[in-house]
Amino acid sequence: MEVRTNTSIDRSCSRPQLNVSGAAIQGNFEDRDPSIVLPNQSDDISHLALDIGGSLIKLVYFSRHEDRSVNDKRKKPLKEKIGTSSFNRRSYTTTGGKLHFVNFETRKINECLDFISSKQLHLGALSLSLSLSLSLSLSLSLPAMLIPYEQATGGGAFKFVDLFKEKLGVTIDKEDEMDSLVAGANFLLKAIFHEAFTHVGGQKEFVQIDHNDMFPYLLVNIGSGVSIIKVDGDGKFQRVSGTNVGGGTYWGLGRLLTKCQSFDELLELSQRGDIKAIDMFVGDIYGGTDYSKIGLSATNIASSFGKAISENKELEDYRAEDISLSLLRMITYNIGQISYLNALRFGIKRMIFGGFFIRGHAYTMDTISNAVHFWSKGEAQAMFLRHEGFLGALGAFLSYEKHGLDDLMTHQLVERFPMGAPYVGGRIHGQPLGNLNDKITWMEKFVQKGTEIFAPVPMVPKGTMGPEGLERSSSKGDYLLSGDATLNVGVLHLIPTLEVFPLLADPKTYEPNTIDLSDQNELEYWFTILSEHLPDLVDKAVASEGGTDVARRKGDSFAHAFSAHLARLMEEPAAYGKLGLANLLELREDCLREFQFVDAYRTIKQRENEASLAVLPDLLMELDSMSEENRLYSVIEGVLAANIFDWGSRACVDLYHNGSIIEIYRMSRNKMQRPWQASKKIFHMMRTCDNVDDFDIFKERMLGSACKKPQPHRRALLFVDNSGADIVLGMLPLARELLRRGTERNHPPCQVVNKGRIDFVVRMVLGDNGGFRFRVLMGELVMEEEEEDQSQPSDLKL
Ligand SMILES: Nc1ncnc2c1ncn2[C@@H]1O[C@H](COP(=O)(O)OP(=O)(O)OP(=O)(O)O)[C@@H](O)[C@H]1O
Ligand SMILES: CC(C)(CO)[C@@H](O)C(=O)NCCC(=O)O
Repeated sequence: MEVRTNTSIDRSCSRPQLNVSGAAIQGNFEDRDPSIVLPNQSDDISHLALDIGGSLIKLVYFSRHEDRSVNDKRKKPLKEKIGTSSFNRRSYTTTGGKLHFVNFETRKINECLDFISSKQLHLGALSLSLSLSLSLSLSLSLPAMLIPYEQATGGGAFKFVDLFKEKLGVTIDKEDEMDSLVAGANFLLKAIFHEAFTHVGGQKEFVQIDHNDMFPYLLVNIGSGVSIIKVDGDGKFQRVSGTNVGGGTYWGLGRLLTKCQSFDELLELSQRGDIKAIDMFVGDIYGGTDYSKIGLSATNIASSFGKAISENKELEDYRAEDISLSLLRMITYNIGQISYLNALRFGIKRMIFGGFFIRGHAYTMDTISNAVHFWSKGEAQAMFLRHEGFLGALGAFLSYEKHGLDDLMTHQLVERFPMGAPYVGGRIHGQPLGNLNDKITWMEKFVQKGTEIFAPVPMVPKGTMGPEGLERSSSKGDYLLSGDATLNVGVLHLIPTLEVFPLLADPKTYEPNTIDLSDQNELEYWFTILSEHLPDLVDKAVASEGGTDVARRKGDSFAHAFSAHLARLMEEPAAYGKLGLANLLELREDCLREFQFVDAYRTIKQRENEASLAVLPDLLMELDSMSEENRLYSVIEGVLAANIFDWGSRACVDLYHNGSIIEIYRMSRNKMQRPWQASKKIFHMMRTCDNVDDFDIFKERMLGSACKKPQPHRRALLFVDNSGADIVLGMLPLARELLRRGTERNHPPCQVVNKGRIDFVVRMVLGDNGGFRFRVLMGELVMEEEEEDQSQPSDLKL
């Protein structure tokens, strides 16, 4: 049975808009939870969950894009539009969505309420309550029935019930805090790639935990207080211990002792502190010597704040920096130690630390790691989470069962910086984004603010001794993002249900990044390249949107946004997870999309498509007239030649500035009898141009799209010779084997050129039997595989 309402709520001036016109109840009145179909709903629907803690409110919300073509009522008969009785939100086709993370100070709860209200997140939750409310009574007018509710956990879910009701008209649906913490942690470990990491001596290293071997682990949530939870499975856990000496203690006591106004200020102070000023060391007691008999060295701290006993000093005589550091060390070390003792109690080796106290702060994580390492004698290791502070909020969020977010569990989520939100670190800047102009204006503000936000606060000078005698590393991880950048996280993007590379032997271990940007030199090199390419890309993007003033503004905003990302990543390369070149290129695409550039290469593609279509009949006739073998050969050549233009390199761009691809293609076919002469020309230009990186962009693209079963260390094999140039892809092991055999046959020793960015030069020729034969050229080395090739080796010198 269907009951229809004609009521619609007009919120046309803001997002998200909920269009309930034509809303229909599906099924029978007797059904407990009949589904509501909103056939005309076209905007994102957001879902919201909160974790209201003693110090901070953490907010997680999700917005998704439904596949409108599936629900497009113009294309489908009514019955299909609203589906069958099994229709529910789960039957929507996912095209992706975003999970956003924001935090506010609990004492400033009104800011949080304003934020929710400005983004109308509480109305998004309404899509859930519809089904509940309507099943209760159908005689009420629709707006009156809408009693949205929000999922909330933490103590505040109890404390602020009335405030939420009064200000937002929402009812809080309380979730158990520990349940939420565990659900959030399990979710992060399962669904997010590069979520967990170790942090030792300033070095962050991502750990991929096997989903089938995740439990048990000890979850230590360091909030205001500390909860220690033994997790044995999904929903299977026990809070085995806790301590009231936690983040609240550091912030509370620190504020009293230093008169700091904010947590960040206190944390920043600690970075300039000297641990030796107040803490008493073993050496202070043992006349500068170790107490090795019990495993203590002179540089171990014997007593936190111990020096203050004997020195005849008042509080004012100590530097706030030193107090902050000693306090931070005392509390973090103590938490690490208590946690380890609990791990020992239950024989658990894996310890995962969360909670907002950690703040991605290098010193905090290093100290916890030290404590665990020291007391376990290296047997146990501390791990941290990138979304450390949002476990509870995420868990509460996941407890929404009805909105079909199962996708979140089964798909990978990747992190991007929150470009689309009108706030920075919880502070609202102006109205919610309504249209592109708002976004651009906000972006201008964001960029100004961004410089402030991402300015790193330097650590103590290199060489200063930290606790436990460890020299503080000067790694990037030692920077604290200052000011509002309380979020070490931004927006998680849900990748749509498209399977990537379905033929990969083992998708889990497949690493599409052939260039590892953890190497600082590589990182700088690529950042320079991408920055230098930016003006050219902006020009193309602007042209692709008609070259109007608006397009130019959009282009400038895109450039600002992308540059801001690059600046942030330069300071903290792992800010969005492990970073490879492919991620950077993807990030650039993301930014373009953010500013509604559908396709920066659109005009070029249009031009090429038109030219191609004009000559297609001729080309097909030509191909048809060939012998079978030649035809196949020509088609392969043509495909490879065309592919070369898909890499966006400067040399290539220069080339097609002077003519269309098809012209080059035709010219090469006619004049040189080799369709790939065009590519030869490109390679020549690439090899002679300064930007050897073009090879890498090319390789990245080709390897990312063309290989069916690539190996982790595979490289592009480039073929270059006198008579033409082409490219084949191959596996490094294969190439090595070929080279080995070549060397055994007394060919001159081969040289693997990494710096020149060409590893191998291989020529691949289609054999009579339809297979390929290889001719490997590496510098002076020439060798044959399978069949002898008569052509002369190239005079190529790498
Ligand atoms: N910007 C900040 N303002 C205040 N505290 C911060 C900030 N950033 C980090 N912290 C630290 O994080 C702690 C709060 O962590 P978290 O939000 O995980 O706990 P909580 O939920 O507020 O507390 P609890 O779970 O004990 O109720 C604070 O006590 C403080 O030590
Ligand atoms: C009371 C909670 C659970 C509130 O989040 C937290 O602050 C905590 O775990 N405190 C430590 C309490 C104790 O076990 O001594």
